[in-house]
Amino acid sequence: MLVVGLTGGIASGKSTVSRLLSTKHGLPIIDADVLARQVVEPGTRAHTQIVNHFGTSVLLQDGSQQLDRKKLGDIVFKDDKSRRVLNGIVHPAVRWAMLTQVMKCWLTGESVCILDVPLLIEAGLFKWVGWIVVVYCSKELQLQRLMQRDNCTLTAAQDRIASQMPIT
Ligand SMILES: CC(C)(COP(=O)(O)OP(=O)(O)OC[C@H]1O[C@@H](n2cnc3c(N)ncnc32)[C@H](O)[C@@H]1O)[C@@H](O)C(=O)NCCC(=O)NCCS
Ligand SMILES: Nc1ncnc2c1ncn2[C@@H]1O[C@H](COP(=O)(O)OP(=O)(O)OP(=O)(O)O)[C@@H](O)[C@H]1O
Repeated sequence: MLVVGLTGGIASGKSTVSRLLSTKHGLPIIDADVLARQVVEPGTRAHTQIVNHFGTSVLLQDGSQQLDRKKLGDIVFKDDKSRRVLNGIVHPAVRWAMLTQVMKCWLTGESVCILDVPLLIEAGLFKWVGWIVVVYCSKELQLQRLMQRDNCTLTAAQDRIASQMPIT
């Protein structure tokens, strides 16, 4: 089975490309952002570790125990040290979940599977894949897409972009 890593900067268009690969070509997509949400659901080990480190103020105040992603994002995209701590908690759990999904594709006889991973290079997951496809757009377009999609300020968008490896 050929494992293809699909990567690129935030809001450059990865999910749009993977949607096309899924709907037009029927390829199985393993989406790291989706897995990264599942592994921090209340009751998981990663959820407990996040609350132990960042405190209960990063939980929604509605009693659901779900993470307040906006609040956690505001902390970690401004501060490298906090982001490294969060990555150290979430990434190992995502890797296991991803491995399970890859095994499922293999067991069901797929010939290709796509790993949609924003941090494919930073997190070392490029070692798992046979091919790497990079989705790229200009810096100006990336900023514009990010602010529009996430309805965020220029500073917040710049912080997120700066937290990732530069594309060139
Ligand atoms: C900080 C969190 C709670 C913010 O959640 P939010 O819903 O606002 O963003 P979401 O998870 O949808 O991510 C949107 C995009 O942000 C970028 N991004 C997310 N986490 C990171 C990170 N640790 N470093 C750099 N970029 C990141 C990616 O391009 C991603 O596609 C969340 O991003 C998170 O838990 N990040 C750590 C896990 C991670 O690295 N996820 C990326 C894929 S493994
Ligand atoms: N070719 C395109 N033309 C116009 N808009 C696009 C194009 N590709 C993506 N977009 C828009 O840009 C925004 C970001 O795209 P998308 O969500 O696919 O990025 P991403 O790389 O998956 O981001 P993330 O790293 O956050 O997961 C979306 O609102 C999407 O609709």
